[in-house]
Amino acid sequence: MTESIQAAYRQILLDLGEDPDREGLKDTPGRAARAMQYLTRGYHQTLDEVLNGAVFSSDNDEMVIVRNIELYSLCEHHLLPFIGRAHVAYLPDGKVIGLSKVARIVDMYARRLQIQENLTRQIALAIQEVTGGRGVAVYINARHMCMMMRGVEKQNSEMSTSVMLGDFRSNHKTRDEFLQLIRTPSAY
Ligand SMILES: Nc1nc2c(ncn2[C@@H]2O[C@H](COP(=O)(O)OP(=O)(O)OP(=O)(O)O)[C@@H](O)[C@H]2O)c(=O)[nH]1
Ligand SMILES: [Zn+2]
Repeated sequence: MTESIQAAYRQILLDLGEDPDREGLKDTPGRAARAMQYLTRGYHQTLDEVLNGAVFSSDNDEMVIVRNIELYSLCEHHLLPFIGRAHVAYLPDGKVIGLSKVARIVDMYARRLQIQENLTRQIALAIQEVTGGRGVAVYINARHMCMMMRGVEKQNSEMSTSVMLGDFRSNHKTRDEFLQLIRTPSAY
């Protein structure tokens, strides 16, 4: 697959009026192909692989929250990056998942071509599936290069999206606790 992506990048360079054989560009189609495959590697991952069995029984039924998970994704409209942070919470019901797996699940969906709304929902549904918890909340705040480097060229606008499932959706106190916790300054 790398080779056909590489050939496509070579053609793009030609169409842009560049010389793909000049010294600075001669390895660029290959590099760009490898980079693009890395940035979309989430297509080749599955929830099972990412979770790697890291599910543990626990009596703790209080909210688990992982804040400030940085994410890098590509917008599916322009293939330009959007960069931000995800905050993920769930209410366990007899089991918890490995802490790092929350971030790995964020990455698995971020490393695809996305719009932020769908990314947020896919993460929430995946966390719900693997935890079987009483509720899941995902909040993402991001900046879109397609809105900064081109187009409307707004440098300071941020997009916020959230998805609330289960108790986070039906119980406004739970939802408010989550929204308040993600705004609390870090203790570190
Ligand atoms: N809802 C949503 N829109 C996005 C996201 N990423 C990019 N977009 C928008 O997708 C839209 C595509 O609009 P089009 O009019 O088809 O494309 P365009 O001519 O390049 O649009 P401009 O960016 O306004 O120049 C733009 O408004 C982008 O801002 C996202 O994650 N969520
Ligand atoms: Zn875009």
